[in-house]
Amino acid sequence: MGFLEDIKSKTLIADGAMGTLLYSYGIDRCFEELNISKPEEVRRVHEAYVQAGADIIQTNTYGANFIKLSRYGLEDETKQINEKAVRLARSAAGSAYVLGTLGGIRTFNKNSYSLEDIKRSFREQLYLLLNEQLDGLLLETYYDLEEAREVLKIARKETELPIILNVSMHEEGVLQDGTPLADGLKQLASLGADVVGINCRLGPYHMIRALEEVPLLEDAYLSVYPNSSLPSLVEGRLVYETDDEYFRESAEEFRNQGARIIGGCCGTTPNHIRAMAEAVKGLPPVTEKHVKIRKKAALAVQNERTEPVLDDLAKQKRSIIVELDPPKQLNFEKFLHAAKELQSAGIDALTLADNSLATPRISNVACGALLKQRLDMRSLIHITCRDRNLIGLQSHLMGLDTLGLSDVLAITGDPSKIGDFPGATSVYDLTSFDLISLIKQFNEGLSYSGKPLGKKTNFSVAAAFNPNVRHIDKAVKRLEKKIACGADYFISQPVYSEEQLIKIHEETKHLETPIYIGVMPLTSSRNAEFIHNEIPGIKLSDSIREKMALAGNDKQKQAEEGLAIARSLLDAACDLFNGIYLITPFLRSDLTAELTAYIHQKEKEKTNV
Ligand SMILES: Cc1cc2nc3c(=O)[nH]c(=O)nc-3n(C[C@H](O)[C@H](O)[C@H](O)COP(=O)(O)OP(=O)(O)OC[C@H]3O[C@@H](n4cnc5c(N)ncnc54)[C@H](O)[C@@H]3O)c2cc1C
Ligand code: MET
Ligand SMILES: [Zn+2]
Repeated sequence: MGFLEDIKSKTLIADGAMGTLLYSYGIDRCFEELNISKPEEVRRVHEAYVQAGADIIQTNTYGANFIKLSRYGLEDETKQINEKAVRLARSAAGSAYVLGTLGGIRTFNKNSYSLEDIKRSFREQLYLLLNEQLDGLLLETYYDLEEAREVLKIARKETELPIILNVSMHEEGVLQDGTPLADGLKQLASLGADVVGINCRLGPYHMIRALEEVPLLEDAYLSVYPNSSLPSLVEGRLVYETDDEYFRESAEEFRNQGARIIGGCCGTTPNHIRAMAEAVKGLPPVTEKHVKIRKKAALAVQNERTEPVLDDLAKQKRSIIVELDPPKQLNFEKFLHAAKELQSAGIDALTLADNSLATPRISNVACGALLKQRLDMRSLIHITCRDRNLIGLQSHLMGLDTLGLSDVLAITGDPSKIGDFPGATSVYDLTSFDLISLIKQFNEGLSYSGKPLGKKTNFSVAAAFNPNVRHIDKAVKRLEKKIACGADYFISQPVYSEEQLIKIHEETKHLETPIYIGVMPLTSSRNAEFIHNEIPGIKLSDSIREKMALAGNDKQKQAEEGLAIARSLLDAACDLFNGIYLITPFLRSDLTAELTAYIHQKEKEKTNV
């Protein structure tokens, strides 16, 4: 009789943590490798759980897959580690059932591993486990519902053994992609899991509250494997607080919520399992329950925008945005002066880079907020994925909304290694595509996880366009993908030839999303040579380089020549694009102010004609 037969009439107790228990013994390496090097330690843990009253134990194979073992250079041991794990568990189990465990790979970041890689790695471990003598499979700690669905489909196709699938909640009652827990579990049951439930990350309190919203399912039983508590960091080590009595009471609650298999995850010990076994083991399961309905958040209200968004501006008329780098030193007044000059010249917005070239500058948010306060000036805030993790990015967006800075540019960010602190971490939790989608989700009033923000933000989102690549069609494909993610308009890197401007126009004219095309005045022959030779993808025409060289060392002449070249580029650019993005070199706002005036003059002449 398998455990599925047992749970028709009674509540079963499963084991608790393997990894954190071994860790608490002072073992701090690949836990699954211990199946080979220290089998007696692993067996000791299994035996302790069986003695504590576990009806079901799991193999020490949570991370025994290609992807996770290769982090330790142990991928060639995958077969031996899995085989050994099942045999060890079996030798310790007595009459307890043995489940082969396969752990989820993705945490919050879908980009960390492709589904194809995950499926390949899962399949290999699955075949190895199925070759051994098991009573069922335990697929656990799935944060990503998509991953859970895909691996479950594989497992269901390959075996008739009972399958338990436990997801890990992002927060109480909600999965990472915002799916309510009850809906996620229903999906997994319909894909053939025999038992569905939750494990890890949260302790009993949140798990009980989450289960209150989950009905008893017709086609699957429920399971729950809570963590013992939230961990704390003590002298550099993660420590879980433990209280067996609390688990005794919690077990009764789990049973009342319909759980038929109750075990433990990180931080739990044989003592927790014993307490739970004493409380509920063998009790008949509940067959009816009252399901709580989660209150929907009140409908969020959108911020009013008092000025036209930059994408609309560029669709309708000539529009000029100008980049001015926030200062590298604590000298805001000079920057303010330059901003004023550009405001007087009649630009539509100032764009503020986010530590461009991976070099620290006064925060562009601080600059943007002060410009708004002191000059009533509109800023467009660049946001890179380099400097902030998923927590920081969301907090940043909430801050921007609170300050009323709703024009943003979502970008990857130059890698740290090219900047002033080459050893600093580049975060890249999100790609530029993800960041665009995240901001658009904020506009729906939802955080990354789908949690209500209490209000819809009103961001207008620009994305970067790098046309200075060998295959412009590939760059255009990226634009299309960015549009699909929600980009409202594009801002391009500077372009240095008329032919290139025409080519860009040809390749992008099918897009309805406006482009602010980049023009940056050259300041000297040296500056021109640097851009030509050292900035990836950018090539200046021979004639431009010659003209800059002919200006010699006279600063005035160089600036004049740089402006003349920029004017002629603008003549071509203005015929093809409404949106113009001027980049101010070295805080030389006199140059970009002059070019702004030139564009306005051209517009005037055009309307007079
Ligand atoms: C207008 C603008 C403003 C910028 N502002 C800042 C700033 O404030 N701070 C800062 O640090 N950086 C800034 N950058 C630099 C930017 O972060 C990087 O240059 C970035 O890699 C390009 O833009 P993205 O982030 O949208 O890249 P994505 O389009 O997301 O590209 C990401 C990665 O894919 C690669 N890639 C891009 N296009 C192709 C292609 N056609 N084929 C193959 N691979 C490709 C890139 O090399 C990059 O590594 C800015 C760039 C632009 C154009
Ligand atoms: N069940 C596994 C263990 O206890 C993993 C749990 S979630 C990280 O080691
Ligand atoms: Zn866990």
